[in-house]
Amino acid sequence: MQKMLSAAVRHTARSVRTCSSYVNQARYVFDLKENDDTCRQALKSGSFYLFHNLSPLIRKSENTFYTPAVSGPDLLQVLGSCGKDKLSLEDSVLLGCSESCVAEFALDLGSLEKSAIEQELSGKFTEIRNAIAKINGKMDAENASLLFRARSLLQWHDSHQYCSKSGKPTTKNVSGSKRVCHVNGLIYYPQMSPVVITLVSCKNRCLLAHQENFPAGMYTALAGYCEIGETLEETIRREIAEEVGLVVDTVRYSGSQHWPFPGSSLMLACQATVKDDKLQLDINRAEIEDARWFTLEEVTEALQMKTLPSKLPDGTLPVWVPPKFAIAHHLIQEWVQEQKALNGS
Ligand SMILES: NC(=O)C1=CN([C@@H]2O[C@H](COP(=O)(O)OP(=O)(O)OC[C@H]3O[C@@H](n4cnc5c(N)ncnc54)[C@H](O)[C@@H]3O)[C@@H](O)[C@H]2O)C=CC1
Ligand SMILES: [Mg+2]
Repeated sequence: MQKMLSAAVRHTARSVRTCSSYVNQARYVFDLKENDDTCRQALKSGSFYLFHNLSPLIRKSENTFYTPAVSGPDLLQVLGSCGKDKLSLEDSVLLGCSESCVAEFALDLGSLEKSAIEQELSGKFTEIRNAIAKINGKMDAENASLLFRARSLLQWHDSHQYCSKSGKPTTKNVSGSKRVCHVNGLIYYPQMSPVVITLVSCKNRCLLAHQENFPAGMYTALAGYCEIGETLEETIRREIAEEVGLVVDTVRYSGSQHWPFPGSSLMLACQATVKDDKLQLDINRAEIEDARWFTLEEVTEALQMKTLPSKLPDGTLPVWVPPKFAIAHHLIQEWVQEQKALNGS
């Protein structure tokens, strides 16, 4: 035992001493993923982001929202008073590490009584998707992307408890970077689906669409899952043709984002153009409720609109676009900025 503890202390000391660059951080996380003993030790000094049935614990401080990082000892105290027989630190999944190489984990406390934990940790377990309007612009982007990663990973573990070939339970390694079936040795790694999100434009107009399941008034760029065997460019061409009947001319990659709703997606954002003699829309109503060409002025106004704006005097809702949390917002903003730069305004 003493030997194990000194090894752990040595390891922590080495990590803290050497973990001063991004490369060292990345290698420390790699070590934690690959080595169960190293990760087990890191759990003792790690920090934890807590969830309850995939809803993160969120605290409000003045006008901002954040997810508190709870220390190992504090978490053990909570588990001690609320049900340590139901959960242990090893049920956590590794998210990464801080600049000073403190390992960061997420743990879902869904099997424990929610209100007692909320009281103990002065926070509220909040369904992120429903809370986006409330926390839009009031949570820093790094915190939001950490929540997205944690939610996706916890959800993946929750829905991959059994091997799809043997039907027997799978076991996660300590970090949660994989699950293994001990009957046939099959290894399962956390999965995500690539999705393209494309802002189609032609000169000073761009195309935004509304789907039936979107909140009223929200319009966004066209999105679609990549099919097996497709390149990014092929998915874009197919999705745009399928959804609005247009043929894409040029495509330019813009950026990416991990998106945890409804499952785990890697959103690949692109700008695309169509030729100006082929702008007639042929909307596929099975997928899209409405799609329209918007002018630069209309899109600029929509970007400034509050999430879930109130009705106009004539009873209609103004058009608004997804909040800053979503890559769609940045894709639309990028187009507006490029157009303004072209116009010299
Ligand atoms: N972060 C952001 O800014 C935005 C994210 N999105 C996300 O993009 C995703 C894809 O957009 P959609 O227009 O719904 O895609 P879509 O146009 O491909 O249609 C969805 C349909 O594709 C099929 N499908 C194929 N592969 C699938 C997979 N791996 N997982 C689930 N369904 C699959 C299903 O039949 C599903 O009903 C949505 O889940 C949405 O949450 C959409 C807009 C903005
Ligand atoms: Mg779509």
